[in-house]
Amino acid sequence: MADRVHSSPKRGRLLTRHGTGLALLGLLTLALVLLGPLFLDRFTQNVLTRSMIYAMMAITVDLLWGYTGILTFGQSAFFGAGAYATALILTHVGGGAQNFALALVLSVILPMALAALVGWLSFYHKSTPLYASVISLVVPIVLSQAIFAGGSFTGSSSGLVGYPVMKLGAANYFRLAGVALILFAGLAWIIVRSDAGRVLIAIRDNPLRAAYLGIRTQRVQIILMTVLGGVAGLCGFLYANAGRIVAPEIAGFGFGTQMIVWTALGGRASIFGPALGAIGIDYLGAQLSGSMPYVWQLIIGVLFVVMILFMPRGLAGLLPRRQRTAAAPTLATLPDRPQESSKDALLSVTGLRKAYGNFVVLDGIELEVRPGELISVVGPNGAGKTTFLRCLSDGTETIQGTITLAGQNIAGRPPEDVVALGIGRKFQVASVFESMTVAECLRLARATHERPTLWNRASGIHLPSAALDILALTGLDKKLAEPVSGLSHGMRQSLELAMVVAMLPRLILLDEPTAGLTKAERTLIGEVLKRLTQELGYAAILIEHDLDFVKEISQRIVVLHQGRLVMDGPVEEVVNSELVRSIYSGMAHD
Ligand SMILES: Nc1ncnc2c1ncn2[C@@H]1O[C@H](COP(=O)(O)OP(=O)(O)OP(=O)(O)O)[C@@H](O)[C@H]1O
Repeated sequence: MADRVHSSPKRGRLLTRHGTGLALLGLLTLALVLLGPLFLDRFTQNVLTRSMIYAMMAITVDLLWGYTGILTFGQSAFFGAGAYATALILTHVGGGAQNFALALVLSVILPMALAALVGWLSFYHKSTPLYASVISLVVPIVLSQAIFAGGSFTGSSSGLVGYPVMKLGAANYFRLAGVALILFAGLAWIIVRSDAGRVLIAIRDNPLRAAYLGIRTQRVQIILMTVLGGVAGLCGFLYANAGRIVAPEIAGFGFGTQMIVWTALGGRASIFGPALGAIGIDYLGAQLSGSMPYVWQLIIGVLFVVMILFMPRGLAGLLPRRQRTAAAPTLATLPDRPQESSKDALLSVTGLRKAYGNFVVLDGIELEVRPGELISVVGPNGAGKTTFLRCLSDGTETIQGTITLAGQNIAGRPPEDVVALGIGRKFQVASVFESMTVAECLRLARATHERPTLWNRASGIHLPSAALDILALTGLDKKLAEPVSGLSHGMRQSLELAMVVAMLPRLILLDEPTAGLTKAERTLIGEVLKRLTQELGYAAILIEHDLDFVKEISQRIVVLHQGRLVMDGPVEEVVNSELVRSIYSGMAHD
């Protein structure tokens, strides 16, 4: 059993020694930004003002692509929308405090509305990352074409120039852009290190697992895109004022692609890398593009290819990786789910039929599972076992028949909603978060119960006793601070099971949880499953080929054969039946 700490886990402070060092660096940069105009000429001030605005844009791309895995070429559209909203108001309505305020508000709201629409189109249920990237290409193309087609209203290919701007002067625009960049970079740095930041990384690493932990991945992606659309619009407002000119190119996909290049060269998922990448490339470009315009673009292109091939972590990869020195988080016990009456069926499946085109995979399936029951599903390869679990855990699968959990029909509910009803699914191949530690994976499994905050990282993890037992029995409780990528196959299987149990599901679906495990590991998982069901009253459906293992732990066995449920009965009766002998002859696993 795990050494359980019954005290409540405390929230960790994000300002560690490393954080304090960065805060000092931030103060130093702030001093440079405030004093810079005293020793920089006007041309350099103007170029660096633009570079710093671009650096903020690169950070938005890093949050989307580097941290959340959304490869987007469309940030330029939101930047362009903000810049054009500003320039159009100031050109056609005029200057003055009121109009600057109106331009400011519109430059944020319009891109946010556009980004919400793009996010909604990109992340509907079952959309693919490729689809989202294609939409992000289309939107800037459409927007820049609309600007071209706008005639004298938008200035067409010449853009808008000479409109009244806020009279701050080059030095103060430089300071304003610098302060905004420092604040935004600092905020982004805090957020990506918080528990909410881990949710973004979880979506990047394994969106399917995240959804099956109950995390509403689409909603998170849409909100992130909307907020960062607003930030891009604000950058556009600053750009239109500081530069006194807007042109259609700033809303086009060419500019969107440039941001990807800055981010990749600077180093994805590092916040400061993309910011420095943007400043370095834009500043050097301004110095060199006059004398060698095409060669400069060529150099950047070649650098990009070389970096992607040989330095995927970008310039940030040149810095030594920081060792994880954080103390192992404390574990605290949560009460297990209260036992439910075993009188009524928890899961009811009636007349389930599933077909892919003309190929019928499941037909006429009827099944009831009560709390505390462990039901094993056996059958030869291709019988439809995994498909059956998929239908039970994803209400958006096209099926005929009805599946209800505690009286609630799951039809039309995506996995995260089915999780909320009380189903937890463990996949055949351990599905965890590769770039995280064991503790981070476990904490994510509790994300729907304990809302992750944007500012903090919790230093402890609340887990039910059954999950703590899995950790203690497998030794994972000694590896909480270790990265998942270094775990053995058996440990990964156990970690995923602990994550599923940590969600406190009513029904656990397990797809061959012992595949590839040693005999000792299998026995251990068997013990855990027996305790979960017989002692703690969880219901479970287990897919398994190993009949000896199944016999040890199940109350009932159902046999699937060619998509039909051909037997459902007590263990001994099914195992000794002629039918099972004939199905299993020659394919029994040890
Ligand atoms: N997305 C899909 N499109 C078409 N056919 C599919 C799809 N998914 C599964 N199938 C087919 O459905 C049948 C049942 O597959 P399933 O994976 O459910 O079987 P299984 O009993 O879990 O097999 P195994 O024991 O090998 O995991 C197989 O013939 C498979 O090829």
